[in-house]
Amino acid sequence: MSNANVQPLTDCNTTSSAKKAKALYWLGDDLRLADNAILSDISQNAQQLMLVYCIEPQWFAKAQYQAQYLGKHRLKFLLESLQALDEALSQYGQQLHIMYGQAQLCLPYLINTHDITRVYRSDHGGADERAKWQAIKQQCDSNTEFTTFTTQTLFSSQQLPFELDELPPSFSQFRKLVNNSHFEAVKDEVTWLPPMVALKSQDKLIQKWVAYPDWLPQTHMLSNVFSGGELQGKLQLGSYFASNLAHSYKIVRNELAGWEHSTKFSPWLANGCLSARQVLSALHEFESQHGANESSRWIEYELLWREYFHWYAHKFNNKLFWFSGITGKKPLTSFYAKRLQSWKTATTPYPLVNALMTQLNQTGYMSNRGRQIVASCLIHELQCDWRYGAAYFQQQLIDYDVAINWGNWQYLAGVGADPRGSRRFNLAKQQQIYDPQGQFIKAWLGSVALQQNSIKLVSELDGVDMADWPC
Ligand SMILES: Cc1cc2nc3c(=O)[nH]c(=O)nc-3n(C[C@H](O)[C@H](O)[C@H](O)COP(=O)(O)OP(=O)(O)OC[C@H]3O[C@@H](n4cnc5c(N)ncnc54)[C@H](O)[C@@H]3O)c2cc1C
Repeated sequence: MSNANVQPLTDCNTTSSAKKAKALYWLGDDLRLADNAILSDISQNAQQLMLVYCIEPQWFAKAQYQAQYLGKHRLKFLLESLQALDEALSQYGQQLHIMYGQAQLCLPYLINTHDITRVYRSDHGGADERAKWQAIKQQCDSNTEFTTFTTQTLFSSQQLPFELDELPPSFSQFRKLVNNSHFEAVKDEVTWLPPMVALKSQDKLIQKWVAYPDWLPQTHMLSNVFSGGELQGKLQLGSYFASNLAHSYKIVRNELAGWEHSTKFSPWLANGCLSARQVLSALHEFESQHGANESSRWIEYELLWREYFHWYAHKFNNKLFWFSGITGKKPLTSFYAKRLQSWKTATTPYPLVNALMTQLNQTGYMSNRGRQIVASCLIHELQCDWRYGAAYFQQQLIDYDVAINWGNWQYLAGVGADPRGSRRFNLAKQQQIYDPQGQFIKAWLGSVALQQNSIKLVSELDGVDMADWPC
């Protein structure tokens, strides 16, 4: 894959009018100024601008599959990212308005009372996000233009070398097809943004930046190595490629612990503090200076997995959340409250799984291999419906991305894009390979737990009789 200087993205669902717009930009997973096609368009085609982000109360309520949409780690990273964007916008005389309410209720009010003529939004693969966009459109004046741009993926839908309906059923076919495709060059940060749309006195909801409303869970006590925001994302991007780590990525990427064993770009990518194109361009720059090898190429390979799952979500829409996934075959699993609870609370009979879940619960992050191990455990050892696991990840992961998360869970449950059917990991073998000395377990569960658990380990990993397991 290579990048090319092509025309601005054409993934816009409207034609732009000659008259400059009074614009509202509803932000989502695109919390950055650089490489942002929407801001580039706004700087050319709008005369006034209102930037809005909606924090929705139902994100904090218990939702489907016994999890809430947004847990404390995600919230911390999100608030940091929003605050960083607000600060960066102040240099342009702009402000990010945070609304606490449902987007489909707040935004039509703002659009209609402020005579907004054009509404911008990043094109999103999530079914809920798309439904909200439609609901907002329906409540607004028919003269208001609704414009979407691709900001999250490497390609726009028009740049894909096939129609979305023809997205290949497996990643390897997808990769072959896009291998020689060009992705658009990274856009510079805009140099100018239009002035703010003046607020009206009745805009109670948005009159001031409410940094921390009482009803939000307290997150400031959390210690977390990841800090949200575009600047922090750029720092991580810069520091990763300033080192030689990319040349050994493939060898160490499956390690369970260690900051340097993978890129750690995912939380910034998921919140849009970094774009996938920025990452790929930085990788290509690194390769042009220091040479490419199998490891550095593997980072591109993983970014293509990300790309694949994004278009997969676009294509399959609600099927992303179906028990039978995209295959129509129902797995032989069910809902077992106590098993699920033991998995979430890190009290299964499997010490490695418990250590990994403790890591997730305490930090909001887990390595890719760790995610595969705990997902396989929930599905194949505890025989639980995979959607409960996906929903718990949704709550916990600071890099939660609807397409990647649900796509990976489907894959492991055997109802997704895996031509080989489901993937069951032998937990004892995984522990032998990735934690032979028990150091990871010790780090997260303590040495006493390691000794106690390792006594249980041998017998229980050899064959837990699930009939004896409390349900
Ligand atoms: C069950 C399960 C759920 C997951 N949920 C998410 C999620 O919600 N959000 C998320 O970003 N990743 C998810 N992943 C993918 C992967 O685990 C993380 O992207 C990765 O661990 C993040 O760390 P990193 O940035 O250091 O990754 P690196 O190994 O450095 O990879 C670089 C980038 O490639 C992409 N990538 C890596 N692995 C995958 C993968 N398996 N599928 C798609 N893209 C990938 C990510 O954007 C990542 O940042 C999930 C994996 C599994 C098995």
